[in-house]
Amino acid sequence: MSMGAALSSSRGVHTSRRTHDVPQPSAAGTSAAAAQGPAGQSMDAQEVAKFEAMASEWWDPDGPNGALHTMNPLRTQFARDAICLAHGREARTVQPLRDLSVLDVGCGGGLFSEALARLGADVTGVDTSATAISVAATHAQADPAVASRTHYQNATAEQLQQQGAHFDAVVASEVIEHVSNVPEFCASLVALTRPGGSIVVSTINRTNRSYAVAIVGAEQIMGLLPKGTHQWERFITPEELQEHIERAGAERIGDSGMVMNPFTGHWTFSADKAVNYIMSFRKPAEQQRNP
Ligand SMILES: C[S@@+](CC[C@H](N)C(=O)[O-])C[C@H]1O[C@@H](n2cnc3c(N)ncnc32)[C@H](O)[C@@H]1O
Ligand SMILES: [Mg+2]
Repeated sequence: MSMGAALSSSRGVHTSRRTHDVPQPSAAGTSAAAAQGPAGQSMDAQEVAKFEAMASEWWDPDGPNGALHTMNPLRTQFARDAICLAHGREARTVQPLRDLSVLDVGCGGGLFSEALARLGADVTGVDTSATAISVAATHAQADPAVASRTHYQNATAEQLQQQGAHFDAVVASEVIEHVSNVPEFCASLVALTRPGGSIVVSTINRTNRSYAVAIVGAEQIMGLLPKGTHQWERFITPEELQEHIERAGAERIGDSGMVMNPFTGHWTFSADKAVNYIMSFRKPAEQQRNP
């Protein structure tokens, strides 16, 4: 089956009430063969194949996605604060994102989606990897509260956009460096955000240090990631990311570097954005028309 077929033939895995407006629920596919063929413009078949190959290890904190596990609390805190700021919410409450719809683009096995659902958000996770979507949907079942607030689809952002979906917030964490068409991908993130809503993107900067840390250090020396996970040329600078998103119609709210101690695996916010960073944006509210 082609990726296009896999994406368009998916079925709903959750039927729980949605607070966002996705016209056609769809679902988890399972075929690794789904990595071929065209679909949304941002999809790169080679990148999809890479993630299909490691998909069964999403929830292993000692596996190839270990750095995403250790990064999760920090990026969740950043997203919580950015979304609360855009929506006039108090961040330090039990469920600050209660009933807000959040789209997690390139959700993988659902690590970030589940963390956001625990903050009360109604999360839709989409990914080009059918296996990752299947893993995410299965893992969510372990916690009924998470299961009721997560909805997974084997799809691209562009496909949701074509369906006319809109969300209060859109997040894409560690995905943009794997897409084939960065401007189109950014335009979709903004188009999928309701006016007044927020966008959070985390990724890796393109610097000499990111080559040393993310490619040589993490892949070749420490083995934290499988070799070939990243291509340095595809990394994107904060300035480029900001330009693409602003061109699509949202404005930057804030950003931060995120630095991992490679020996403890502990992540902290930092002014240093030379390697990992996270950035938030707000789509302006619609202007009132004069009568
Ligand atoms: C490094 S993983 C990050 C997963 C998740 N966001 C996290 O941080 O836990 C990148 C994910 O993006 C997905 N992906 C790559 N290109 C994509 C695209 N164009 N649209 C949607 N998902 C994509 C991959 O299948 C993979 O699951
Ligand atoms: Mg990456």
